[in-house]
Amino acid sequence: MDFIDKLRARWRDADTLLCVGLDPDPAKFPDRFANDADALFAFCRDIADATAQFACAFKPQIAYFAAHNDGEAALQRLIAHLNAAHPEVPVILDAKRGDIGSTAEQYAAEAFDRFAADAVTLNPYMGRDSAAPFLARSDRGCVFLCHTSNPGARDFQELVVSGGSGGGEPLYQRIARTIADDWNGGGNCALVVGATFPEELKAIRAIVGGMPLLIPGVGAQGGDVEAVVRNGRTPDGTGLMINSSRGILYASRGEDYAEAAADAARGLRDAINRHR
Ligand SMILES: O=C(O)c1cc(=O)[nH]c(=O)n1[C@@H]1O[C@H](COP(=O)(O)O)[C@@H](O)[C@H]1O
Repeated sequence: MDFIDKLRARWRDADTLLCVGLDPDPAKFPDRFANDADALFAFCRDIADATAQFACAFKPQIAYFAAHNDGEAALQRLIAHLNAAHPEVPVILDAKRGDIGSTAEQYAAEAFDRFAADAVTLNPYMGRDSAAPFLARSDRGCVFLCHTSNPGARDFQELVVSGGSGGGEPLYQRIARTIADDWNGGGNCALVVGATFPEELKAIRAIVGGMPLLIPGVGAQGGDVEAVVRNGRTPDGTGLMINSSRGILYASRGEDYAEAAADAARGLRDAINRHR
């Protein structure tokens, strides 16, 4: 099943818009992992197994693995575990790739063949040819940065460029329009929109129709769940993958870390659903 179909089936069957972010930081791990050489894998596996029932997607962030010797091998084993144990939950590799076409071919092979992810996050800054190797894999998802969650998102993404109905529009809206109207011929695109920018989320939803949106920035970054759901949902009450990483992963450092993560995931799933 392709990424978008898998995501839609998961929204429907599990009644959840929650994306569980897997950003393992050994400095924050529960004490029991102190001397565990396989801690990156084991911690994420335990969290994923405890939270899968509440998840519409998992999102491992590659930097948290690649920063460590043997970390990429741990990531590869983790995604293999997710695909085997929770095949109904799509995996988005958060790698924010983007480069000239020949290099992008290698990045596409990395995400989809080596790591076997269902989707990957991409930076659209280098333009259509940099995205082409990913777009061509129509069974896999291309999740493009549109308006990010960080304060510096304003530096470039809100600059007004020529175009739009009023003769000018912010760059993030141009990105949304270009991807919806042009790059999404294979029907495999989605966008990243930060939870910390709910008004911009509303504008993006109006431009892209039913396209799925990945929404990081609730929890640790302070985004408001109600505003996100109100401004970002589609008419059928779906359309969103609302990510939380630290708020779920580090709910407890004690022996109850997996249960605490499950409670945090259930709580956020329920909070999201209250506003759908
Ligand atoms: O692409 C992303 O996932 C992403 C885009 C963005 O604009 N902001 C953002 O925080 N992220 C990622 O989303 C996760 C947010 O983590 P928490 O703030 O701990 O929930 C991290 O993995 C970030 O790298």
